[in-house]
Amino acid sequence: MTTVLGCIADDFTGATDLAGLLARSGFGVSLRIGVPPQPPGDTSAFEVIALKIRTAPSDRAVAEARAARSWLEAAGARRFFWKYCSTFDSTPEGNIGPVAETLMADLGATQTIYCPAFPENGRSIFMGNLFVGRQPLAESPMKDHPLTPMRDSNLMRLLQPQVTGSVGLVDRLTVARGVEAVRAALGRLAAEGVAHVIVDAVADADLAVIAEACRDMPLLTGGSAVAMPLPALYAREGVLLGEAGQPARAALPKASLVLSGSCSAMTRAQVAAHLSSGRPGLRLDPVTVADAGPGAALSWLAAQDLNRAPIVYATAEPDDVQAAQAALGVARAGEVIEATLAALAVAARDRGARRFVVAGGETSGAVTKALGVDRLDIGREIAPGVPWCFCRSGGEEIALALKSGNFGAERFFEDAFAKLEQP
Ligand SMILES: Nc1ncnc2c1ncn2[C@@H]1O[C@H](COP(=O)(O)OP(=O)(O)O)[C@@H](O)[C@H]1O
Ligand SMILES: O=C(O)[C@@H](O)C(=O)COP(=O)(O)O
Repeated sequence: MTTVLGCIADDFTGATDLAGLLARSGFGVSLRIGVPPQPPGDTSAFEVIALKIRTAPSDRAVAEARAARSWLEAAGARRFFWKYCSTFDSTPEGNIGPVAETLMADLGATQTIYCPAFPENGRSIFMGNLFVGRQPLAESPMKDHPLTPMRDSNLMRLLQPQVTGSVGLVDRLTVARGVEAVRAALGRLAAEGVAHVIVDAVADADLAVIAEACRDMPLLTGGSAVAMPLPALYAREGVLLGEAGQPARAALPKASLVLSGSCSAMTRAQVAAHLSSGRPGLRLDPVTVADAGPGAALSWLAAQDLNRAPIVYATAEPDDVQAAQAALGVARAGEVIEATLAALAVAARDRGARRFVVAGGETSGAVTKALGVDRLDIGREIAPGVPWCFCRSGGEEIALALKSGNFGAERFFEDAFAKLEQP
């Protein structure tokens, strides 16, 4: 099928989040891990390419996003979506702005919107300021993120240094007045030469207005939620035909593994809940692993009953993260953990594990790459923005849930396995 919307996600959990929300429509969604080396063949109406560029140097991020855009264009896409985190995670250099600006230039777009709001998960934007629940972004636990600490809540201030064009705002008062008011405000900003427009949204109804007002832009950017209304809008236009629905799947063996490299407040609570429900667990210390390698963790795993869904985690409190980073450097601390969790995933698969839950976007990227996964089919949602995904790894069918650090309720890991058991 010709691809109607080509999506590029800056990390793997972000990609499954977006794919899951688009799949709520019932239309076909495919998720590719990285830009496929072969030209498009069997494609879906919605194609999502998962990259791992959130913290990459800008020139690499831009090059990968461009390659993804070319592949999606070859699949037939004429409209594109650039998906980044609902907490606008980026380094001071980017990559949200540089990628958006490059895609705009390539597509001949003179204006795009930036809307990371995700009301179901408590992300809202008011007067250009991003909130996580009731807290401004910079006062939320995101201020302590190991790789992208967010210390400003104002999206205009965060975006302006990342782009060469000027940044403007369509505020909530305008969005509340509806589709035509948003279009008129965007038109006024365009006449003033404003290319990059933050758009406020505090509820799903706002996102419906924004999606409708902006659906003809060659490029939209945001979190997953602003893309959610698009399938229904395209169907109404007649550019999207047929229905997909989820294929029935044979039950997979129960052998499971939970891997957590996220240090977010929500993941910390989820790891604690999994351990307190009696699951076997191993904590990884970055400094020890950097010195001694993954051998001890691999031996521990080899002794576990995988039917009990053991967990291996590096998840730690902010002070412990800072201590590890002081000893090893930020990048190396992250890399040793990602490499160890990835090696454990492969070892578990080779011992028969077929169900994996991975917490953390960077962590999910490392694990998925090590498992050699290139395409994921989207299954049931466990929590808003976290679907089960099905794919092949080492010749076997496996189920993967890639959980954004911040998503899911406290019992997420139990919820995930229970969801696979539902008829
Ligand atoms: N104890 C720790 N000390 C330092 N870095 C850590 C620790 N545990 C995990 N990390 C690293 O922190 C990063 C967390 O990012 P990510 O996996 O994207 O999680 P999130 O989804 O919460 O952003 C990863 O690179 C991970 O390897
Ligand atoms: O938009 C979101 O919040 C998520 O889809 C996302 O991007 C998750 O990133 P991580 O928190 O790094 O998992």
